[in-house]
Amino acid sequence: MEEVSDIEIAETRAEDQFKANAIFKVTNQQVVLKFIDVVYTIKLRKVSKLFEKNPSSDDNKVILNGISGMVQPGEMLAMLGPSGSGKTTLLTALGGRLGGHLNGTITYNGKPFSNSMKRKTGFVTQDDVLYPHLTVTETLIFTALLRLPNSFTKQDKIMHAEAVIDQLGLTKCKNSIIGEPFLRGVSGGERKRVSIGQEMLINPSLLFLDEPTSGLDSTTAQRIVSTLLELTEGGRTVVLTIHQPSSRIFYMFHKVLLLCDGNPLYFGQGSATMDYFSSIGYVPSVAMNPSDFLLDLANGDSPNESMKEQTLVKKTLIGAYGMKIADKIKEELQDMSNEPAPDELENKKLAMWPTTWWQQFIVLLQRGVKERKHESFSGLNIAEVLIVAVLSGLLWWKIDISHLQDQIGLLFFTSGFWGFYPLFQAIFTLIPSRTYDARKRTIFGHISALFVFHFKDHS
Ligand SMILES: Nc1ncnc2c1ncn2[C@@H]1O[C@H](COP(=O)(O)OP(=O)(O)OP(=O)(O)O)[C@@H](O)[C@H]1O
Repeated sequence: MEEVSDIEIAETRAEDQFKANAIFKVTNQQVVLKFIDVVYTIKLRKVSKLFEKNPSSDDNKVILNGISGMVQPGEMLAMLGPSGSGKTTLLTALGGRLGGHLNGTITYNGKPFSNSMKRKTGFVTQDDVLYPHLTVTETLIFTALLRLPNSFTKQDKIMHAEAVIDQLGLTKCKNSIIGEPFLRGVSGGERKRVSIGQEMLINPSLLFLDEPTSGLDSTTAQRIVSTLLELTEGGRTVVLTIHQPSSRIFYMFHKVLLLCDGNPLYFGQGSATMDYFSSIGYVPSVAMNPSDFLLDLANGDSPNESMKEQTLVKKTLIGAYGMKIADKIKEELQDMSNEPAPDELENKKLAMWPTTWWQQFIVLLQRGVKERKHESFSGLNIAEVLIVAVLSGLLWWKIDISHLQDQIGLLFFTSGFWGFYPLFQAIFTLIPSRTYDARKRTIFGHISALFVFHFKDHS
C-alpha cells in the first residue's frame, strides 16, 4: 500500500515538473516592439572657462539620432556597432529604463511602457550581479520566491526555479556556488546563463540582453545565443547588443541593426545584410565574417580603394540608409495589423505587486544569512574581535575601582565599539546588495524591505 502511495507521489511530482517545464515553452503574452525616430540627447557638463578650448561649442551631445525599427514575437534583434556607437543606450531606452531627453516613440503592442509591461520584461545587464556564496539553485530559488506572484505556492516557485535550471542546461552545476574573482565558482558562461535564468523565471514576453556573450569563447557564446533562439520559438521577443559575433552566431539573428556614432546604417533581416551592402557598392575584398565587415564599415573602413576618408564612408552609409531603408521601415511601422490586442485583465493582474512586504523581508533575511554566514564566522572577524578584546583588557587591566572616570571610559569604549562595528559592516554589505536588488527593480516595497532587513541584521 505504501509503495503505491510512493509511486503516486512520484507521479504527481513528475507531472508538476512537466507542467513547470511546459510554462517556459510558450510566452504568456506576445509583444510587438516598435521604435520610431528615437533621439537621445545629453547635456554635457559645463567645462570651466579656463579649460574650455572652444567657448562657443554646443553643450548638447546626440547619442541616438533617429533610430527606427520593429521586432515581432518570435524574432531576435541584434544591435551591432563599434564601442560607443549607442547600443547600450538604445537597449536601455527600449527596456524603459532610460530617463532624460528621449524623443521619438517606443510602443509595446501599440501602448507606451507601463508597469504591467515592466513585469513582462526581462533585462539582463552586461555585468552579472549575483551573490558569490549562493549556489545556482539557491540563487534561482530566492529570485523565484521574490519575483513570482502569490498565485504560485512556495512549492510551485521552487519547481519553476528547477525548470529554469533544466531549460538553461545548468543541471551539471546546480549545486556549485556562483563565486567571484578570488573564490572559484561556476564558469563565465554558466554565470551568464544564471543571469538569464533569473529573468526567465518570470517567463518574460520581452527579453533584453546587454552583451550576453562578451568575454566568452565562441562555442559557449553560440550555446547562449542558441538558448535565446529557443526562447524566441516560444513567441518571445528578444533584443540584444553584441560586439563581434562569429558567422555562425550572426546567421541566427532574425534582424540586425547596425549603428555608427548613434546613427543607423542598416536595419533589416540578418540574412539580407550582406546583400544590402553589396547593392550599395560595399563588398568585402576577401571572404570574411559578416560582423567583422559590418564593424569595419561602421568604423569608416571601406574595402573600396577609392574611399579612404573614414568620415566620408560613414556619411555615405548614413545617406544610403536614409534613401534606401528609412522610408521602408516607416511604412512597415504604420501597419498596425501585426500588433496583438492588449489583454487588459492580464495587464491589471500584472500591475499589482507580486509578493507582500513581509514575504520579501523574510526571503531577504534568509538570503542574507545564507550569503553572509561565512563572513560573520570568518577567522578574520573572530581574530579582530579577540585582538580588540585583549588590547582593551590590557588598557583597563586592574584599574582602581575608585577611578570612576576610567570606568566610564571603558563603558564608553565598549558601547562605541559594539555600536559602530556592525554599523560599518552593514555599510559595506549594503552597497552590493543594493546594487543587486536595485538592478532587479522589482518594487519599491522590496527596496524598503531590504533596508529594514539590513538594519535589523546588523543591530
Ligand atoms: N549619461 C551619459 N553621459 C555622457 N556620455 C554618455 C552618457 N550616456 C551615454 N554616453 C555616451 O554615449 C555614447 C554611447 O554609449 P553606449 O554605452 O550606448 O555605447 P555602446 O555602443 O554600448 O558601447 P560599448 O560597446 O563600449 O558598451 C558613448 O560615447 C558614451 O560615452
